[in-house]
Amino acid sequence: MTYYSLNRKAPETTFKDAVIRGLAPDKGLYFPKEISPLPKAFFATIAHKTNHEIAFEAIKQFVGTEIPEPILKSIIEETLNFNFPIINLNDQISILELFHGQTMAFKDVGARFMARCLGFFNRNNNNEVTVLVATSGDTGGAVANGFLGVKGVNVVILYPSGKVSKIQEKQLTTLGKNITAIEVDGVFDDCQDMVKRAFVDTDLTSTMQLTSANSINIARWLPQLFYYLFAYKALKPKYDDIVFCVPSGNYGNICAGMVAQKLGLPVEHFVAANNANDAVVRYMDTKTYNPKPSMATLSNAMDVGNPSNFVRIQELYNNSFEDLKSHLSTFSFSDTETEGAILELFNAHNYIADPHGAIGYLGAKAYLKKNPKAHTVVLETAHPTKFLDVVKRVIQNKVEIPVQIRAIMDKPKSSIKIATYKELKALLLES
Ligand SMILES: Cc1ncc(COP(=O)(O)O)c(C=O)c1O
Ligand SMILES: N[C@@H](CCOP(=O)(O)O)C(=O)O
Repeated sequence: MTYYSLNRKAPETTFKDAVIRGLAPDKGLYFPKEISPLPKAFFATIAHKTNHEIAFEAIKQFVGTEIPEPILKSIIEETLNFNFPIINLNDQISILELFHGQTMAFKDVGARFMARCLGFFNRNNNNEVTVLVATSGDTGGAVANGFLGVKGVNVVILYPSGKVSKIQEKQLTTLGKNITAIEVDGVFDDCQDMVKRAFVDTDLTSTMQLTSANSINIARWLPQLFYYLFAYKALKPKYDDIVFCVPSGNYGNICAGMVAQKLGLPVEHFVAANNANDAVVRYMDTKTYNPKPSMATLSNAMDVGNPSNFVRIQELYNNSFEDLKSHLSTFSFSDTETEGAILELFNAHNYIADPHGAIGYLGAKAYLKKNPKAHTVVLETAHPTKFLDVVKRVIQNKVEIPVQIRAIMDKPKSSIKIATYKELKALLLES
């Protein structure tokens, strides 16, 4: 598979090179040159396939021949070593739980897949790769866990100081070894901008191999399309055309769902549900893209002012506003509405949602007002205990803490505080 830069000022390249680079030399995101639909028989027989078979069939065209098929199969088996259950609330709404992995957020799939691809590409190479990641909460923990101990890879995670939950912070600051956490005096967008700046800083790129483990990187972004196929497999006998409601921040997850649709997955519509960080919602209303600095909310992992994957979404719909509008509805919700949704899900359905899933649920309800016959699938993107303080306060009830979270709660935090790009650069150069 060939990839091109969405800034169209860099040479086309291979899967391997795009994964190793992360961002194209012209600062553009890489995008697949072709997306070939899977055979109709794939979808007709999906109920008889395992998740590993589905994932392999779906991803292999994007990887091409650069990872031999038996190795790609084992990467998929190691990546997808947990379940993706669907909880049916009623005839209009199901919840797809994506939080049963190692760090209890949907990022585990992309992080584990990318770590293994990079490990394979680096197998005979003595040069070290530095993976830079910006996180608003969950990517950092998933990447730290996924890359822990991977040979020849150093991971540097930038997160906005005081703007991630206590448990998220523990997940990215307590592992040590090849993982370094950097606490930035700023918001998520400052972290993401520093990472993007580092990739085109020749003082750095001439002395070290840098890559990204954000959804900028195709190996982190594309495996997220598996979730949509798994939901279809589970619901197909009952509901053929699904509306996916995706709590969205950097828009990588929903964009991967749109790639699944290009592969032939029957999808009736996509709903992007946002918190107060609503750049795309405003764009869909006004046709003007006017990103603003991110604001802190209860659904902190979605506190993204300028979603990096929005350019990929536009490309998927040929940069046509009308085409995009016919596939995507967007809504934004306040913290008060988020709390109301957590409470409603608990009282009416005995379901404990995290603030991100609660926003997805509100998106589903908003869409159902327009189209009550639809069946919506809400992507529940993180386990509620990752946001223990909020969830306990709202439902006024005990929340059971899973073993993955208990294991890190008392570990000491280790991070380096910085405020500027200059400090980041100095740290990277001396490492
Ligand atoms: C729990 C949770 N929900 C939703 C999102 C938003 O996903 P995306 O950035 O792919 O839009 C994130 C972060 O990315 C997250 O961690
Ligand atoms: N919500 C994310 C922000 C980064 O998103 P990514 O998918 O581009 O890595 C987070 O939790 O860090």
